[in-house]
Amino acid sequence: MSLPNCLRQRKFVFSIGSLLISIKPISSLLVTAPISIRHSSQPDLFTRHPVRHFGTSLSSTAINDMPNTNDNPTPGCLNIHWFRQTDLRLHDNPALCRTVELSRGNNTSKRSIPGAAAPNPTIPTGIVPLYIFDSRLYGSTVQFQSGERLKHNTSIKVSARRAQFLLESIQDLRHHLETRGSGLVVALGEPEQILGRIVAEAAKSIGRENAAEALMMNVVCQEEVCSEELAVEKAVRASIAKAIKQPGTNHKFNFETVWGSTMYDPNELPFDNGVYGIPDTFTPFRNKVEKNCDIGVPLDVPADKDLALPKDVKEKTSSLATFLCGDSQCSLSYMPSLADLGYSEEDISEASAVDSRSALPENYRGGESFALQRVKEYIWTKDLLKIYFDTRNGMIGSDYSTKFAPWLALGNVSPRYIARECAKYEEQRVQNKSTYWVVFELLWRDYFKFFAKKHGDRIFYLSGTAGYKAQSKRKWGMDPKLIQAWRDGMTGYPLVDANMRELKATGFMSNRGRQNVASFLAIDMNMDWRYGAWHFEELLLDYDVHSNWGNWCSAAGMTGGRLNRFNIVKQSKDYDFGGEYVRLWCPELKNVPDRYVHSPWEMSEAVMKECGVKIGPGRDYPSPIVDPSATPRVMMNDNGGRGGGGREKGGGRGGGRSNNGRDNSNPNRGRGQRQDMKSLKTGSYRFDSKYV
Ligand SMILES: Cc1cc2nc3c(=O)[nH]c(=O)nc-3n(C[C@H](O)[C@H](O)[C@H](O)COP(=O)(O)OP(=O)(O)OC[C@H]3O[C@@H](n4cnc5c(N)ncnc54)[C@H](O)[C@@H]3O)c2cc1C
Repeated sequence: MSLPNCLRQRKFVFSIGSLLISIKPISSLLVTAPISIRHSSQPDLFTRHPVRHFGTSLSSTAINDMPNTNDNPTPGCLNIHWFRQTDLRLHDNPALCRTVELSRGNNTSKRSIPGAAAPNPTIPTGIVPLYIFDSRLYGSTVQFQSGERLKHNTSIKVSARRAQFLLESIQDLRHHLETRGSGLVVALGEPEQILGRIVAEAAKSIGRENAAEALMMNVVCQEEVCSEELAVEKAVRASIAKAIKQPGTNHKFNFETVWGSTMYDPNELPFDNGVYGIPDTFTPFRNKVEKNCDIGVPLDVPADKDLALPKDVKEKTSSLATFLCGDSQCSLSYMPSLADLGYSEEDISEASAVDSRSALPENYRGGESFALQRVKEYIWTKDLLKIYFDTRNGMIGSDYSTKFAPWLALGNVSPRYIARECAKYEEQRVQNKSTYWVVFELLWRDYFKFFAKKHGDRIFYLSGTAGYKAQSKRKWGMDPKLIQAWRDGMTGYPLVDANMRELKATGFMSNRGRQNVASFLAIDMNMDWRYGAWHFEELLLDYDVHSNWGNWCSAAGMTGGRLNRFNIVKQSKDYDFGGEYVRLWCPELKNVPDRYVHSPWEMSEAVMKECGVKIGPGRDYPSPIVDPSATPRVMMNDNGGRGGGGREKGGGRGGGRSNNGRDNSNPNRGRGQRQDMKSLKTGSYRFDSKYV
């Protein structure tokens, strides 16, 4: 049998019937504030998830979903590719390639589906691409339900700005599919209800047209690892199983999830117990992975004919086709607006406001087209890859770092594609520490995804992955006023405030900024670190559940090991030597002399008068909300002294460079670097075969 091009290139991992972890029952998912599942109030009740290996054969859940077979009729076939939040692209999309494979009748390579006769393998049966905006995630009125202590806290799950970026990604995806003769069904609602409805329509069509026929239904999506995503998946399976049971019919369904969001294949990790055996610190993980594993070669975009819509849908000859081509909130033409998603006019106008100080690329938009454009621009056109190592700790402008993160978060670009571009660049232009370092940073991303897989919901608990013992050493505070001051960029610490204001105004903050504000909230302020993670979850354009919660958990010192405190004033001087960044976002401090710009509370009244700013409560700029001379409580408990200037962790960056990377002679450069030479040593990466 001939395989589609995209499948010929390399092996890919998939797993079916993911073992479903024990979380809230579906009924609670459907009825009571389901999106609060992740923000569990019961960290201590946590029980370890059962171990599951990738690529296992059909799980019992999936087999039980299938009605019994009788005389093996030739089935009609419906293949739904369910795009989820992290695979919104056509290139290097293993789940999409698996859907193509199934539509060509290859259901036997990794497993066989009982009773399913394969269609003629040379004629694809068509694919229905689908994206569902889960109505529980959007809008401005989400209330956390995370237990008594947190009840006062309101926050939204997805900012209007990120929702807009997602909308653009979906529009772009639809455009790509349509230009290939396919389409994208877009829906707004709860995925379990939408998919149940589609399956019921398909089953009805088949039943009406030929009662003797059975429907073989394949639903494929990318494998996710966190509880909310898995809860939705579980609900979807249940609802399809219910919907497919039509009286007098013998329909079957097969639900597959396919791994597809990391550079490295979790199946090949060189640790006992695979992904569940990864170390809890990055450096040993990196060393072993780089030595033993290959990055997979990215898969091609499937051929147009393999992406074609099913004939009946295209020709509108079935009740399913009528449904999908109608003008409901689930069709080949429907696209919601931000207002449809539940955002207020105020949110919408904030989302569309453009701040000229933003570090994001000019005129950025969501979607695969723009993602690939940014990769091309950063690596090839602007030729920035060769200086990444030296500029990556900057904070101003679009080019100090790649800014790939927002597109990576939605899967608009694959990390393997970026790694391959880096390898090509090394071959065609130059190979140095910088060209390796982007791939190194992407390995952090892989790490946090595997880390989330290993630790399950622990990354969301106050006690983190370190567990109850580590937690009992900490006495977390929870002062709404202080937390609000942190959110608003009114802590009195200019570096923190500048970064928090940037986040609010643009949806982005540099890695240097993230590490500092996280350390400040969790260690200096000693506040429940999850407030920080929630705030980032709401506002970050590049929000990624694994990277966000993993980095926060680590910054708070709740992954075990040494606590890394960032000394804010020292960091300000190291990375914003002349105060250019601070002045950009805290205009109150514009005329403050360099000497005081990172510690304005040290100015005398006379100096304040001279530079036209008053520091103090109720004045132009606040005095520090945490006493700058005090040792944070946790440092006294844990290390018996003040922390240093931020040993590298959670991003592995040292080598600070002030003045936004433009001052090569900065004497501070390299201070952070010296603190963890181990993780700053150039490593290596390789592909599993030569790219073409
Ligand atoms: C408290 C905290 C929260 C964070 N939350 C997120 C988040 O929600 N989403 C997110 O993508 N990143 C997160 N990061 C990691 C990092 O700050 C961002 O990935 C980076 O700043 C994005 O900018 P960039 O694309 O220009 O990165 P670059 O410096 O150009 O790096 C290239 C890519 O490597 C990956 N990467 C780099 N550093 C990290 C890291 N520490 N952890 C994981 N991946 C990394 C990202 O995919 C990034 O796009 C967080 C870091 C901290 C300290």
